[in-house]
Amino acid sequence: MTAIEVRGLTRRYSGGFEAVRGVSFDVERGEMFALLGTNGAGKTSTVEVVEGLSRPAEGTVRVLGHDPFTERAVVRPRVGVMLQEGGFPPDLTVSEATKMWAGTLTSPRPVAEALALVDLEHRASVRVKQLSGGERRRLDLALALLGKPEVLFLDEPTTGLDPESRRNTWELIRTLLREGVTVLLTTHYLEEAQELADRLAIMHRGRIVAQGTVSEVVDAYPSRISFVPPSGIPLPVVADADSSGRVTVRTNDLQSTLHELLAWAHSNDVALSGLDARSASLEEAFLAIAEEAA
Ligand SMILES: Nc1ncnc2c1ncn2[C@@H]1O[C@H](COP(=O)(O)OP(=O)(O)OP(=O)(O)O)[C@@H](O)[C@H]1O
Repeated sequence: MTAIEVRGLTRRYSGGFEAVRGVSFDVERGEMFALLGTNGAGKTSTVEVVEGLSRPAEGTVRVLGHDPFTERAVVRPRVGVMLQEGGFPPDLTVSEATKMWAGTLTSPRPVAEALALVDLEHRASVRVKQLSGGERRRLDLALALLGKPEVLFLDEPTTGLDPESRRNTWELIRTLLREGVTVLLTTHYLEEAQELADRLAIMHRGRIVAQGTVSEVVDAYPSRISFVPPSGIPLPVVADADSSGRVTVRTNDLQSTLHELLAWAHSNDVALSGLDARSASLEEAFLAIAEEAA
């Protein structure tokens, strides 16, 4: 079942600037969809409409089958939003801030449970202003999870987190996805999208310029094989050399090219030292797409 449906979404700011130009995508229940793009591509402008904070200039948005703007009262209790800046009274303690937020919800999780999800139970009596940047980010996530949302909006959820906290947050998000929560993620960490997203879209100047599963998006870009070649014999494939003497072969068929190279090395009894073979990363695909689109 479709949890989020966006069709032909256009958003204009006063003055007529079109920040979002005819964007369409679907997010199925229990799926994570990542919205990626360069600065100013229109991700936040899109997500704000899906969250029901603004009405689209053109197009339609459905969240759990409802219009999030005109039927906000029906949609809001079923979604959780993690904003970039939570904005809590800094003098409240972590547990007071969480209780205060819980007071606005119909059937919230217990405060201790929400804090335990993000490893903040031991910080319950600390004032919000005394939290580190990463702890504050985890508090924002705890608040987004307080209402047991069916749909979760995550805007840069791991910015400022140390590597261990980032892994823990990813693990928590994976657990939520397994439990059937639908997640719409915006992030600049391509590794995060590569790890977690079932499908993604890359935006550029208000339009979606690539969309699909991570491998659908990445497979369009060549894989690379690099090594230091043996001296004295010509290689069987076209390769670019760098100043260190290492060569790189680009291929759209990693398995066959690698097979050809290894068979050649074997029959000539030579070593391909420092051999490294890899598919394009999401980051390489992203940079290539952004460059093409520009
Ligand atoms: N309130 C506003 N009024 C006018 N223009 C705006 C407004 N908010 C955003 N914009 C413009 O709309 C475009 C898209 O902005 P948006 O914040 O949606 O991009 P983004 O993809 O989220 O970028 P970032 O990665 O930097 O957060 C930008 O050109 C921005 O300057």
